[in-house]
Amino acid sequence: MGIVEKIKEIEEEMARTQKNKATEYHLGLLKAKLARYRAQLLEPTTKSGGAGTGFDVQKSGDARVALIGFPSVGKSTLLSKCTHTQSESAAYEFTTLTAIPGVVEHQGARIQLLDLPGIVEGASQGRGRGRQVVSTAKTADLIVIMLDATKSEEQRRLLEIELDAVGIRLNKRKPDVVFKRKTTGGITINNTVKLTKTDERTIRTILASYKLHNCDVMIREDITTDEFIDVLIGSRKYIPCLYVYNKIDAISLEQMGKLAHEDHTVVISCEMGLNLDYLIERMWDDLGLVKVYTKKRGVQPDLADPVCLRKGATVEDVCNGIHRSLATNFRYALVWGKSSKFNPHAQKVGLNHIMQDEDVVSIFTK
Ligand SMILES: Nc1nc2c(ncn2[C@@H]2O[C@H](COP(=O)(O)OP(=O)(O)OP(=O)(O)O)[C@@H](O)[C@H]2O)c(=O)[nH]1
Ligand SMILES: [K+]
Ligand SMILES: [Mg+2]
Repeated sequence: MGIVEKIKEIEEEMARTQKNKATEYHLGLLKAKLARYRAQLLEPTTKSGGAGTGFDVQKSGDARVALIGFPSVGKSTLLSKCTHTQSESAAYEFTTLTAIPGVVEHQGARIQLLDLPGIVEGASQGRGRGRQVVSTAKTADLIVIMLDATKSEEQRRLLEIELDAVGIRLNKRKPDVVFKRKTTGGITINNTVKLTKTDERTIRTILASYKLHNCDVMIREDITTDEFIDVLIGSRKYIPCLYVYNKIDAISLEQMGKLAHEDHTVVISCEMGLNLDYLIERMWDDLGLVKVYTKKRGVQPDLADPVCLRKGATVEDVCNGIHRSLATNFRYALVWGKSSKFNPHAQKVGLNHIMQDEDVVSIFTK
């Protein structure tokens, strides 16, 4: 039996098994098994070349956004509208056959927008180009799941399943669990909060099924069994996601209002150019980008040319964003703005100081 069949068999057994306290443990075992097979499926194998490698497109700019969706939802139309790149769009499915990068310029940031071929159900299991598409999604800083507003709600869940199957976790934080392998000493499990969605017995069984007999586990939030498996597997990608419903020109106002109120959701019409600026704002927000203005002594800050950084970036990142030698010759920096406690006066800071959006910074070197 091949891995795909084995996976199917387990999935069927899980679907047959009622979810309750008595079956929780058995379901946990099945989940662990399932996760292992899925991981195997995605491992590179020299024989079949079935590795989950994405399209070979160079990353560029400050961040990458990947467009994921069923065929003909309007991915290419969006790329052509928001960037200077033209990607062919047409009324037939699978118009786009490869990854096409474009650049969205916003608030001094250059965001790479990646148009991708449409995917179908089963993409993660290696059907068609789908596997390559979902693997490329893993390289993104933000995933846009593009949906056709005129089609059924089902499409959204189907796409989530495909991304989940390759280890992508959408709009989730990494579970707060510290896992340490040891060579001796057995298993210690500690939790700082009460566990209501899994239990120690399930966790021990899962550890055993992964042949982990010596390790420390510190659980600091009320995790599920799946989340624990994610921690063990370790290669999960936690990526923010925006759900974008296109073609709102073809639905009623009432339907549109309903969609627009969902979490992490933006409604647009590429064809009519509706809400596209707002979509770009939202991408910027979800990417967690920060722009910082640099200022030379005695002159006003350069507001036209901000340095674009990731949330959590430090003065050192600012230095590296300007010139390689700056951090080595660094003496101190002056910061005005949100991250400076002594606003409006400048605060003198070191390389480790964390920058906030719209800070102004002057760097002084030796
Ligand atoms: N009504 C309406 N049609 C749209 C809109 N945006 C795109 N379309 C149409 O939808 C069809 C598919 O558009 P594409 O941009 O090729 O879609 P795609 O998602 O790139 O498709 P594939 O590359 O085949 O996966 C085209 O006929 C577009 O004209 C929109 O906002 N409203
Ligand atoms: K199309
Ligand atoms: Mg296309």
